[in-house]
Amino acid sequence: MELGPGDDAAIVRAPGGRVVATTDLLVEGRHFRRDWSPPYDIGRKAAAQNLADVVAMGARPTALLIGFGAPPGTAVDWVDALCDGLRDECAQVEAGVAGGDIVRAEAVVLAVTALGALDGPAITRSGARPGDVVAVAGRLGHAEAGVELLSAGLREPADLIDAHRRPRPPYATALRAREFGATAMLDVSDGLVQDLGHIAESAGVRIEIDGAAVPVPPVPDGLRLALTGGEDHAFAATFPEGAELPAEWRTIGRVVDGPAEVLVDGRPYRGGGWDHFRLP
Ligand SMILES: Nc1ncnc2c1ncn2[C@@H]1O[C@H](COP(=O)(O)OP(=O)(O)O)[C@@H](O)[C@H]1O
Ligand SMILES: Cc1ncc(C[n+]2csc(CCOP(=O)(O)OP(=O)(O)O)c2C)c(N)n1
Ligand SMILES: [Mg+2]
Ligand SMILES: [Mg+2]
Ligand SMILES: [Mg+2]
Repeated sequence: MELGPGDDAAIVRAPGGRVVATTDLLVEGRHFRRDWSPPYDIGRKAAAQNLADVVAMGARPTALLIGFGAPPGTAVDWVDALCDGLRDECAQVEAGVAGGDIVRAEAVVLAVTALGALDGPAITRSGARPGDVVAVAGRLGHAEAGVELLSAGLREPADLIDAHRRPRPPYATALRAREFGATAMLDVSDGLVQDLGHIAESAGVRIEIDGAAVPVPPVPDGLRLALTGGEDHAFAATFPEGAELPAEWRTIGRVVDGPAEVLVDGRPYRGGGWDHFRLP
């Protein structure tokens, strides 16, 4: 960062003159609950959700800008812990909080903008080609399992509850994807099948997933959660056939010619995935 918080705007260095920019909004009751998550974890999650989108472009995150709204009476300690979480998540990728804005609001809201630097071609959703393999790095379905447990009034198993509270996107290995020839990449926020659908649509390809190859959370309904659960911010990418994959990646399927759709074990997978405007 050339100039951090304190002036009218931050100045972010950009090799090659390109800055990657993305924004994701988090709303209390929708993305987190203050009785489910401590403020530190809400900060970690708000940063992670946005940093993952930068990394999924093949870019190195540099800075976050935070629009913050909170009800009157919100404790200063609560906000301090949230800021600690934002800062610590940024530290995972050597990024920093460059500035923000704070207003009174009916509920806690965090409008986060993440910036990143590209030192080569971006890895977009449209690059997948027939013959590529589909691979994932990171957890799938864990955060959703955590939400289901919390919704049922449970607080265990702790690792699943924590997965909802604090996603752990595998930034480092995703940042190596381009080196290994990745043709497309995204972070899984809304569910694996739904998000791979964005690659299928954007590249005009069909994606075939082998259900048995998909890593699942340790719950009875693991495959459903892995296919439809969002918010672990795993990375899904396509790589040329036969390419060696970076550490932690595993192959779960392939890209073929055909209509833009995602098949699981040979059948279109219907339903599931997060939709903000689905009626109850
Ligand atoms: N309200 C909006 N206005 C303009 N573009 C949007 C809006 N919402 C989403 N997009 C764009 O659509 C794409 C997908 O966004 P989104 O569904 O939030 O997925 P993700 O955060 O997982 O990448 C992004 O390129 C985003 O910039
Ligand atoms: C209280 C609560 N209920 C439900 C969820 C589950 N949930 C909320 S938003 C979401 C999808 C991801 O959020 P979104 O804003 O769509 O992120 P984006 O796809 O833009 O990265 C999920 C799975 C949650 N995190 N918290
Ligand atoms: Mg988004
Ligand atoms: Mg996102
Ligand atoms: Mg979404």
